[in-house]
Amino acid sequence: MKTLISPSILASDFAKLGDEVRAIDEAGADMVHLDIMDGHFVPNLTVGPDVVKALRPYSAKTFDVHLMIMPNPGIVASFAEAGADIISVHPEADPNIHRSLQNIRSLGKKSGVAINPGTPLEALEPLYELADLILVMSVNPGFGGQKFIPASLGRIRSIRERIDQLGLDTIIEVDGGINDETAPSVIEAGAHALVAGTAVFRSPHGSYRKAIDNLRLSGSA
Ligand SMILES: O=C(CO)[C@H](O)[C@H](O)COP(=O)(O)O
Repeated sequence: MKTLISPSILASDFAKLGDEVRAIDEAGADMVHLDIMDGHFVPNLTVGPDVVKALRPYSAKTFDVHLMIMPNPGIVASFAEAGADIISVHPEADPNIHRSLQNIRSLGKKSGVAINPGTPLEALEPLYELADLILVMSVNPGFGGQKFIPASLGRIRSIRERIDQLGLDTIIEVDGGINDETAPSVIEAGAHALVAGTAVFRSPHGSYRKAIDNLRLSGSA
């Protein structure tokens, strides 16, 4: 299976978000990654469902929405209505995550569980059957441009083994510090999808297409 690339618009030019979403779509991105922060669960603020809705016409690709908020049912429904295709929630932020994942699926969307670098993998055990995607944070969430945490590789490997053992086809997506240097080992460890902000929008390769192609192919070298 080809590695899916989900550029995070957190690193894009916020003054022209629509154009940026269209540009990564035309450059071959598989998904558009939207980081939703409310200044509580993580120490940063970004955008809400109205902005997701406003961006929806700029790409027909999968809108991969990462909620770094406490996800009450109303707000999850707002993101679903706004055009999210995948909605990922954090067990660390949600005492009712089991219900939230069921809720996301009942809205006809793909459900994701996002886990922070310090969260024991046991937190995933009751959730595997309810998750279409597991988003492994390889930095502490809140900001782009951070350094990849090497211990993430062992975590990705363990999650991949567990998914294979359970016979599931859950997508493993990895987010944080992904670039040409880190992508190969992340893919080798078992990731199916890579989120990349800085490595796409501030790429040294000079074009979004080259940046995306490089990340995608880096695991097959
Ligand atoms: O979720 C995030 C931060 O919370 C971002 O998606 C992530 O950090 C991507 O940024 P970069 O590729 O620059 O590391």
